[in-house]
Amino acid sequence: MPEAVTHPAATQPGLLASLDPLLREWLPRQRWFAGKGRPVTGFSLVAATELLPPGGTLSLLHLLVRAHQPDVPTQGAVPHPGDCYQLLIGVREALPPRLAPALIGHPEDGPLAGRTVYEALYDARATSVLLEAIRSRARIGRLRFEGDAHQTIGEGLTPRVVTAEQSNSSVVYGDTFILKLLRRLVPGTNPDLELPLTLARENSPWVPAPAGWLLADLDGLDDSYVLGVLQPYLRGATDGWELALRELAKGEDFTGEARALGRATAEVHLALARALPTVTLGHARIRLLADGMIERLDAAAQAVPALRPYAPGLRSAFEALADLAAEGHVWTAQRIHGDLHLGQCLRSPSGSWSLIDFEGEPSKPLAERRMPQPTVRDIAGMLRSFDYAAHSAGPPAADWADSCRAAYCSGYADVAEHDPRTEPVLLRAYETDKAVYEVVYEARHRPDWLPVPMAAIHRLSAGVTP
Ligand SMILES: Nc1ncnc2c1ncn2[C@@H]1O[C@H](COP(=O)(O)OP(=O)(O)O)[C@@H](O)[C@H]1O
Ligand SMILES: O=P(O)(O)O[C@H]1O[C@H](CO)[C@@H](O[C@H]2O[C@H](CO)[C@@H](O)[C@H](O)[C@H]2O)[C@H](O)[C@H]1O
Repeated sequence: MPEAVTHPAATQPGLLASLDPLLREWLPRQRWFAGKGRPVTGFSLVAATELLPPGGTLSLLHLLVRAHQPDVPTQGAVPHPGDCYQLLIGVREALPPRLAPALIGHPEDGPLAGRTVYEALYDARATSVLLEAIRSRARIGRLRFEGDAHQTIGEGLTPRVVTAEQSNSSVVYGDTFILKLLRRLVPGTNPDLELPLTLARENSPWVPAPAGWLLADLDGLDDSYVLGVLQPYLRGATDGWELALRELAKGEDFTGEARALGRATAEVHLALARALPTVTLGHARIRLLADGMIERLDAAAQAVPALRPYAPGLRSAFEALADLAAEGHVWTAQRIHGDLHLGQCLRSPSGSWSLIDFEGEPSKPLAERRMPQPTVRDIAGMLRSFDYAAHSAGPPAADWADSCRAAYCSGYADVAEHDPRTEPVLLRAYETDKAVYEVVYEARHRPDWLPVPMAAIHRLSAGVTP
């Protein structure tokens, strides 16, 4: 590992200015950029670390930058400081043709003037540096690379970037490990590392156990930023979304897999409930939960006008939940996955299912994502996903979705000894909350998909489960 130098903003005044015009153009085009639709007016440097120093054919910069977007909603009187993003920037004289798609641009002035700057995740020489740093438990400037003592990471595993659409970015090493680099960073315990580590300690076979991770320790912050997690790569696995669409296209039954997914979800919930605190939710807390759902609905209706006519019907799902709590109903809350859908479930060639991506809904504050919640939230996510699949592959396949949803709940009940369908008010509230989230997500990221959650909104607002 070459000796690394950390450049705090003060010692590299020209670095960010040199990149600024290029990043303003490049960053908003990235799928993982969370501030879409609002102009980026500038950047400030949170941390810069040279992972490969200048001098060779390639130099490698690890940057944490804050993107300024003045029209981000303020939190009370405090202006939003702008989101912090993790960037891995390669710098070369010229790009070899294989790296052409990774080009960010050519800075015109400053320390990088005349060089070629690019997204280094596409460059195997660059991403090898990250794995090597985890292997050697390196500390490079403010970056801390750590690993699980019980897992061996081989030398020289060939990296390749994952090109699938993602909220973050991943690199696979020799079909043995996969490193997920988180893009929008928030300080504090990140559930994407916390929950898989917890489940590994519980010997849960349902989640790939973290083999390594990287953190940034920044001045003035008690908490580190989790920057990435390395997990065993499930070779030959297919995600539940792909599998469901494939079976739908062939007109094949998916209820066996849906049942197995229900069982896997319940196993993970039981392990999390054993390992981490659970709480009882009475009237006051359910009222708060319902109010949160109503607030999200109001914000969503502001952002997506198509939701407005449905708002009263949707709101009634949340009020019905609060009413039930007012009558004395209580529920248990515990740590859950937080953003469960078919794409987060991987089926190995052997037929076993694993759950991945415990980050929770990336747009929610970390503290909220780490709060104990009713398990029905994950269940609702999966039920929505069967509905999504049924609406995404040609004419809506309502029967297919219904049978998968029923099989999933039965599978869940086999293990948890509790069938989610016995609590229809709770289920409807959570499905509604999820569908509202999806409307905002699709409007922001994939407007062509908006009709899928809107179809569910239509039914849920009329009190019919999709
Ligand atoms: N352990 C793994 N084995 C095989 N593929 C994986 C593994 N973890 C993630 N993937 C693949 O990488 C993709 C992105 O991972 P995910 O954790 O969902 O990232 P994001 O938060 O960016 O969406 C997944 O859809 C899956 O196809
Ligand atoms: O990037 P993540 O996987 O963390 O999750 C976000 O993106 C998902 C889409 O990629 C989105 O999921 C929605 O679309 C899926 C089909 O592509 C569908 O299976 C899900 O049920 C639906 O919610 C997810 O909501 C979002 O957080």
